Amino acid sequence: MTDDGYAELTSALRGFLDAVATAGPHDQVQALTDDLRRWTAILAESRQEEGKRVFGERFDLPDRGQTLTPVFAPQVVTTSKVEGTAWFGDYFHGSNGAAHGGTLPLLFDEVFGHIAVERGSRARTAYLHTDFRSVTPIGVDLQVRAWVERAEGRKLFLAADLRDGEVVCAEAEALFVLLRDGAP
Ligand SMILES: CCCCCCCC/C=C\CCCCCCCC(=O)SCCNC(=O)CCNC(=O)[C@H](O)C(C)(C)COP(=O)(O)OP(=O)(O)OC[C@H]1O[C@@H](n2cnc3c(N)ncnc32)[C@H](O)[C@@H]1OP(=O)(O)O
Repeated sequence: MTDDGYAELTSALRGFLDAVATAGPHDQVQALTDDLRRWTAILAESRQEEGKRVFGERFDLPDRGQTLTPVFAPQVVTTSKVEGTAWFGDYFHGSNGAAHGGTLPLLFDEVFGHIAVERGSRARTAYLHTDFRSVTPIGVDLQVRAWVERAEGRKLFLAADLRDGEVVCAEAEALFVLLRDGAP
């Protein structure tokens, strides 16, 4: 894909969100808010229908050029497994140095999605179960892997874990269902 500036934009946005999440009171907050509103209006002028948007569609970038999920940089992607590193910025902080619990299934959904896409399937998550084994630290390179447990017809049973070195932070199980022809 040609450089559309999105790699830098989404990287800058991640940094901004992390800074907002960690900021204290600041005398420039009103000026910042005004700037944000101005840029929001400028971007809104170029609103596109799904399929023509850039956000999340930059598959050449480690995080697909999106900021919705923690960074997931895949290193191995096959039709049966995916492995990579994950990184939770300050924006994903819950409390006491740990990632917000809801961000773990968010990450796992993203990771599982890579297997479904690699299989060439249009699939959706039917369920996703997360076990929180140990707090997930912020700002640390973590190891994540997911794999296919079994496939039964349109059903793809998946499992995953997230580790900080030897420490298991979380494990997940999910069912992805391949969509019927013509499903929206
Ligand atoms: C250069 C190219 C490079 C490419 C690189 C690619 C990079 C990667 C790209 C991108 C990665 C990011 C990807 C992100 C991924 C995110 C995924 C999501 O979050 S999807 C949104 C959340 N999910 C929904 O909104 C679903 C809502 N639900 C539905 O749409 C339906 O319920 C659906 C599709 C799940 C099933 O509906 P039915 O009508 O197709 O099928 P029925 O008959 O109901 O179920 C089929 C079988 O599944 C079982 N089933 C369904 N739901 C179940 C459940 N919750 N628990 C247990 N079984 C369930 C049923 O019992 C049935 O089983 P029996 O065939 O009878 O054995």
